[in-house]
Amino acid sequence: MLDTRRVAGWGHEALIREVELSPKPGLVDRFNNGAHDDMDLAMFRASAAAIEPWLGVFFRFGRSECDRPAADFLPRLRPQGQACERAMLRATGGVNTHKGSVFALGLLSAAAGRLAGRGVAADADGLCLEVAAICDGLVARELRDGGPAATAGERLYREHGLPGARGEAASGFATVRRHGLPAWRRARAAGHGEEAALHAVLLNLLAYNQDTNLVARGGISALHFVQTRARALLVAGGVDAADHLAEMARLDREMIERHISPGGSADLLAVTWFLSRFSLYPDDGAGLGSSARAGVV
Ligand SMILES: CC(C)(COP(=O)(O)OP(=O)(O)OC[C@H]1O[C@@H](n2cnc3c(N)ncnc32)[C@H](O[C@H]2O[C@H](COP(=O)(O)OP(=O)(O)OP(=O)(O)O)[C@@H](O)[C@H]2O)[C@@H]1O)[C@@H](O)C(=O)NCCC(=O)NCCS
Ligand SMILES: Nc1ncnc2[nH]cnc12
Repeated sequence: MLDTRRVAGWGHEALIREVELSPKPGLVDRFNNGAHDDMDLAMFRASAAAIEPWLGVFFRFGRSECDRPAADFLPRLRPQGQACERAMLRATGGVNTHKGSVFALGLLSAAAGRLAGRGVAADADGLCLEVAAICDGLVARELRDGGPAATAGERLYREHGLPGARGEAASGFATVRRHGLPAWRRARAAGHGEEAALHAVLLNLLAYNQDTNLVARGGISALHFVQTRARALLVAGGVDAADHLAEMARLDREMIERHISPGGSADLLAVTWFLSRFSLYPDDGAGLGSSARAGVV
């Protein structure tokens, strides 16, 4: 049965599997700290532990307000999301490890609660469409018509039209549904284990996600550099190429040299794994018992 413990546990596990996947170009992993001098693996583990209980709070809040119109829900959820951000910052000594993940997994946990409260089986698409309904109009309200840019994300929308985490959520995690989850399912159906499947997901996200973190540090050329390199690796066979891990390690070195980090793609990697738990597809290793496979309440 889908409940608070299961949703929060999957959210925490998603953050751990993301940070422990290695190598990850430009990102913190088990081998190095990527292009970061203020974050390491232990800090991400502490951050994930601080976030986990809040995912249960968001699920319960969504379930308790399951009949509130989606358009009215985000303003009531946001203060709790900001409290979770503060808990994350306390755990990291003020370093922003998972701001994007708090937003994405917070929305998905609350959406799971809303569907559970309505007695609706929660599959990946259903969750994503519920998040899209909750975030409807968010980009126009906060990025197009908002006041002066207070964050990198808001500035990059003005400069390049990149909607970042808000746009991804308002689209119902379209990048995850179009690129992340299909890559996961193809890799699992081909017999790859979870690690290789996550590498396939990451490569597809690097190739197609409009990651504002890359642009914030390296300008639009950094985004184009990463997308071009990732697409070339996909053409060369992706995780089926014999030298795939060596090529990922090479891209890692190149991104560290450029001091660029795809933090948004790391978040969507965690979101992809989280959503794979709600899959209706038995061959993708969702690891669920039949009764809970569709997230049946
Ligand atoms: C809605 C907000 C979260 C928007 O925040 P912001 O205005 O900052 O907008 P974005 O830049 O668009 O998003 C913030 C983070 O989201 C991740 N991200 C970036 N691009 C994408 C994308 N295309 N799709 C999905 N997610 C994306 C990214 O987060 C990750 O990277 C951060 C770590 O990397 P780092 O380079 O270290 O980042 P910095 O420390 O900022 O840079 P340096 O100084 O080190 O160089 C980490 O956050 C990762 O998660 C973006 O950073 C926010 O305004 C908001 O409302 N938050 C409140 C919570 C809430 O509303 N919750 C509701 C549900 S509970
Ligand atoms: N592993 C990671 N390294 C750097 N930034 C991140 N944001 C989310 N996960 C990350």
